[in-house]
Amino acid sequence: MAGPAFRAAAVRVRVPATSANLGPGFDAFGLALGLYDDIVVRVADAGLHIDIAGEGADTLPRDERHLVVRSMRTAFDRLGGQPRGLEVVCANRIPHGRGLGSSSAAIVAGVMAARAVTVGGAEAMDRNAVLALASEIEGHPDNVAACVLGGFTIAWTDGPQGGGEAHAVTLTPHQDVVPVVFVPADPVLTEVARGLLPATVPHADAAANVGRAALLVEALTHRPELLLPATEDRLHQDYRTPAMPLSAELVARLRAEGIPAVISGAGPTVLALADAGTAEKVRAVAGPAWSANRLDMDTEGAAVLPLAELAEGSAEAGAPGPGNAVSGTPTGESEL
Ligand SMILES: Nc1ncnc2c1ncn2[C@@H]1O[C@H](COP(=O)(O)OP(=O)(O)O)[C@@H](O)[C@H]1O
Ligand SMILES: N[C@@H](CCOP(=O)(O)O)C(=O)O
Repeated sequence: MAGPAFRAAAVRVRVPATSANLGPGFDAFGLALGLYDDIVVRVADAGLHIDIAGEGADTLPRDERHLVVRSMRTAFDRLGGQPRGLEVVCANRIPHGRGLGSSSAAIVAGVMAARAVTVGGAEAMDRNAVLALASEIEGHPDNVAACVLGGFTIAWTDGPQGGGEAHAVTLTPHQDVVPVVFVPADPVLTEVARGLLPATVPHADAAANVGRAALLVEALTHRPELLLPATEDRLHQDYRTPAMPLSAELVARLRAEGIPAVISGAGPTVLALADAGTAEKVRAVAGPAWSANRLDMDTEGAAVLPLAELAEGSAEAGAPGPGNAVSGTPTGESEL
């Protein structure tokens, strides 16, 4: 049987950073943030060529091991076949191994791009299918859901043990919420942080998280004044403290001052859910050892954009600017 046809034109995909868990919603909650990776993909006659600017330019492989490419390959298989060659250009702004969903963004970018360059790809694979496939590759659906759908997402998987097909709903976060992130210079890989979690947890801790997670849905969408109690967690953050003691200390200090702060994803980034009135206090409480970066919330999720916008929104990967760069020592206009 003949494989699929491919578009000759290049496609550009933009994917947001995400903060998973948000305290009690382990492997379920995600929030999309206004910080983006861009990839441009073109089907070629032969070979694989990868260009990388920004995060990971010095470290990522430029061959079939590259996560965007691996994800594209999986998606092409599902869509009926591989193209003869590929050119991939990555402009990376989401820091790696910091708990801001860089791996999910890379996976979603790859799946979205494969779908966009395949004739009939969007019809063959709708957004729910993108979410399911990207979650399967990532292994947990929380970042992927927020990355695909934007906004504040609640994800779940089928099956008695979880591991089945992923689904999600997206809600609109309250407009007064101001995410502020503190990104440590050194990474902690998600795999390592997941390895610190126990196989079982006390029933009382699970019960406490159920109540807080339910409350967080109301707090993040309608009543941000409840965010402090709503972001309490007993399932993962304490267990991970040995891998990120300074982040844990900052979370405790911010919370003691009444600021809803959590470990972002598997860490070590700290996320504070401030508002216009407290954003400056957040910076002051954190002190000079930490750089505070205020980010917008993203409500669109992964998008296939016209190539023309690449030139217009052409902030160099890694260059500081609103929504354009966060690094171990963030600087620029997005800094508080
Ligand atoms: N844009 C990207 N392109 C290729 N690989 C990526 C990209 N972003 C992340 N990765 C891969 O994912 C790893 C980080 O994933 P992970 O430990 O889950 O941290 P994060 O919290 O940033 O998702 C990187 O070390 C790299 O191997
Ligand atoms: N629920 C996951 C979230 C991992 O997010 P990341 O941004 O650190 O990849 C976990 O807590 O392990």
